[in-house]
Amino acid sequence: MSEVIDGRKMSAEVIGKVKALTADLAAKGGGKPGLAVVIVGEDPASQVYVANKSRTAKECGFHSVQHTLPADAAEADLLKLIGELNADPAIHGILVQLPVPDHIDSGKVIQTIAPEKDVDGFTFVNVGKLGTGEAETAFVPCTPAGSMLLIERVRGKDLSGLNAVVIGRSNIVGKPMANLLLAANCTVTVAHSRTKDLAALARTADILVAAVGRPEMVKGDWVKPGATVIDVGINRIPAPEKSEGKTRLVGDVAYAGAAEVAGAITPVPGGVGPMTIAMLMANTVASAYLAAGLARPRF
Ligand SMILES: Nc1nc2c(c(=O)[nH]1)N[C@@H](CN(C=O)c1ccc(C(=O)N[C@@H](CCC(=O)O)C(=O)O)cc1)CN2
Ligand SMILES: [Mg+2]
Repeated sequence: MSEVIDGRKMSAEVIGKVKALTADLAAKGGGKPGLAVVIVGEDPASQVYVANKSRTAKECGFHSVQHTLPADAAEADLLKLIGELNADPAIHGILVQLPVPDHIDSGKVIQTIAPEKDVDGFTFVNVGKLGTGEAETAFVPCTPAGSMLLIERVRGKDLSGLNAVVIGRSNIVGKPMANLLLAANCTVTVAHSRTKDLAALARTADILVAAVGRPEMVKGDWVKPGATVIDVGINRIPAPEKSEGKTRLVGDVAYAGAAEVAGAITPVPGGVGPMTIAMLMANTVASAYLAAGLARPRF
């Protein structure tokens, strides 16, 4: 059986380091890191994530503010709020929880965030830095950044020459994940819904990242023996075995079968998910260090 990669433990370690850095920053006269979390509407999953982010920010010793806009808020009001947060010196990180309601242009909203406060790493400046080998000076999106820490924990920092297959090409996970693995000198293939013979391709992967949003799509016989499997999927599926109407959380990987073959694998829940919030805190404290003219802390 494979090693279970404990994302809760690793995220607690990252958060511990963020707390220490926050205390150090105050001692150096740099004040508190400030994080503004913006949510539009009442999507229940988004409400949970946003509450977790605000709570974790407070636990880290940050100045933490949450802005909740109604589902029918005008796009112009959201853009105005972002403009105010961009100009607020007490705020070092701004994030707009995704998805936003359909009448709002998420691309326009994201590109309104000042790149130096874009702790989600979604603005053109940060995406461009990552894509041109400048990841060191970029804010890297939290889920792929956290996935890289988990991969390094298992395989060490030298990933040079390993075959990596990323299933999924989203802007939030698949593409930045591929760029990070490329920057680490992996041979990277990005697969997606049009990829032919995905199972055979997946079997070439020393590092297999599943980020497609399709419950349990990656089967045990898609996994190369000894591979590191990173499951980014969070899918809620019916669980009639529990009782009528109940649901359970599964990843994009059929866990039991994959765990028999993999060298190491992330569970769902408790794998990549908790790292997303930890890396948001890491990016925010880094932003506050940069704003204070101090060297950027590394994770
Ligand atoms: N602005 C952003 N929006 C969204 C992002 C993001 O990084 N920035 N990512 C996702 C949602 N997300 C954070 O926002 C997120 C998803 C999941 C988890 C997590 O801890 N998952 C748990 C299980 C949670 C559950 O029980 O439902 C786990 O995997 O253990 C954290 C953050 C989309 N939007
Ligand atoms: Mg997407």
